[in-house]
Amino acid sequence: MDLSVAKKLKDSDERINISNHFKIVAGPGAGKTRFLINHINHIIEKSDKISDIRKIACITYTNVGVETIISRLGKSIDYVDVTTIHSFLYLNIVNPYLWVLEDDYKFDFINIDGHDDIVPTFSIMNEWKRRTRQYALNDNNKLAKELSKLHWYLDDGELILRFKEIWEGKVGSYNIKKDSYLEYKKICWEKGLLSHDDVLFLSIKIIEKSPRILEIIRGKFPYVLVDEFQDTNPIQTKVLKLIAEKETIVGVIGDECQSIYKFQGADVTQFTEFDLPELKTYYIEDNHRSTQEIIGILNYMRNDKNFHQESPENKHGHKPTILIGGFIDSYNEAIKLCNKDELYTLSFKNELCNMIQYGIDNYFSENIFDEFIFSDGDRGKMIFYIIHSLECCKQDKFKDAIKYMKKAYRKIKDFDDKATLENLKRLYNLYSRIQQINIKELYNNYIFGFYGVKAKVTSGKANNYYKNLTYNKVACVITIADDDGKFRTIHKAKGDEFKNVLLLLEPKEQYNEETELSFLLNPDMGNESHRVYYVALSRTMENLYISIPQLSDENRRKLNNFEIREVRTKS
Ligand SMILES: Nc1ncnc2c1ncn2[C@@H]1O[C@H](COP(=O)(O)OP(=O)(O)OP(=O)(O)O)[C@@H](O)[C@H]1O
Repeated sequence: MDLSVAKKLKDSDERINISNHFKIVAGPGAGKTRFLINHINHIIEKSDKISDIRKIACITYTNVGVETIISRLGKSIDYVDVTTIHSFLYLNIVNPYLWVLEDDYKFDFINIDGHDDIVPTFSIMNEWKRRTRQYALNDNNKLAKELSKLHWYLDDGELILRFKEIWEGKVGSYNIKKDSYLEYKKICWEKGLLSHDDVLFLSIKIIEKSPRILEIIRGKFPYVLVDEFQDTNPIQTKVLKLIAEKETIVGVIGDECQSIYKFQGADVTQFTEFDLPELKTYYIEDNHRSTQEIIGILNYMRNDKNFHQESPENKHGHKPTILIGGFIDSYNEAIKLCNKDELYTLSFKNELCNMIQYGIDNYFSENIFDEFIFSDGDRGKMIFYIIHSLECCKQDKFKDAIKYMKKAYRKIKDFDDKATLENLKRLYNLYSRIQQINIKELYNNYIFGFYGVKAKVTSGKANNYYKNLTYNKVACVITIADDDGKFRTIHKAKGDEFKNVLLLLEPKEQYNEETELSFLLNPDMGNESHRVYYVALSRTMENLYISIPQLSDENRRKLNNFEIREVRTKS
């Protein structure tokens, strides 16, 4: 990004004028979140526009980010609404004003309750096939998989539906008529189901239909501040710019090299090119989080002569360490090296860090989610959601545990709130036993026969599949929303910081060292996966370990910024 017109801030504690739109550009650990908290306090102190009913909207990208900001705000929280962008739009536009679209679409107003991932049910698909006359698409499992990839996209100012694969350059496997996409959405809305990005679409539609709603939002929020803005998508920017047209002051904060949500439609140019009348751009250099040794790697990856971080406190520590060997051996070695201090294990994929957590050392690439959700009908979904519920319970995420238990039994008559809690308690009490058995035993012994659940697993494909699949293997592929544990995907570690970090590279059957290590051998910040690794490394305060399966002598010579240790006990 061209910073020639930007003003440099001494550090994250410097104050800026509260009456201009602004953009803050800074690298990892520079103090963007600290700046945000300071700026909020500064506004509360100085602005006469803030009161109990006129608050600062503070928007960030993830629920974990929301929690971090709330915990750092202290008493100031009384004057701030901290939300994700989807919650902000749902709470302030969709929930109160959806009726504005009553003449355009049908909604089940009574049953709409927030927004969620939607897996199309058979009844939705059958209705959709009937309405759009696409009876030839008779593989419901395949169709469900396809339809769940439909997303809203802003194309030349127009909101359109597209398949995510097409976005990413791939083509979907089913030939679904283009003019039938919207009908699928309409059926979901009639059943009270809104997806996350429906919230974006409906917000724009509501504002277009009734622009006065913008006045109400501006009245409620004289200031809107957005953290992690590099992960915003064009629809979100459009709403923000509409709000900023009058009265409300908008501030955005971000780092283009930490843009890692392209697969969800994020577009880094929304940040780099973001502009508003008289917007002032500032940048903060330096990195207060990491040691000089880690900052060295980050500077090398960024490879930008105009961007060079230092540790103002001149923090020093060990060289980052590359551990060569199996990832369980590497994990044990890393635990030893950081003297049993808390170690955070990060990986690209959920399964990988969970494998250590659940003690599974054989990498598997089966698509368990697809097998359950799309191949064993209602029974598969029930088992999968029950396991999801138990895993949420294990992480003290009770609200989600209840949500998934309800989802699991949604087709069972009279399975009410009391039954949900009772069943959760019953199964969770058996957790240590359940964890050691296969899915067939789990279903036949603890699910079948309770609350009128039928269809025992006895023969056929499901019998073989479930007999050979352990509970733990399924638990490995469960993605816990807002995971804040010690085994996380890199995406869920964003914005956070840890003293000790172990990064796991994905073990592949055909491991290609040049490709897998290219983020260290030939870093390129234009490449999304390199940016994801950049985010991972930059979470580290002191000790960084990277686990890789093997290393050639040639690459060993190239990685001279690292201490390299062999951890495999060779047989
Ligand atoms: N001016 C400062 N003086 C001392 N410590 C600071 C300063 N600014 C930030 N820090 C500390 O540095 C660490 C990183 O700050 P913060 O999380 O605000 O950075 P960030 O820019 O939001 O990082 P990232 O984008 O990598 O998530 C925190 O521990 C914070 O307390």
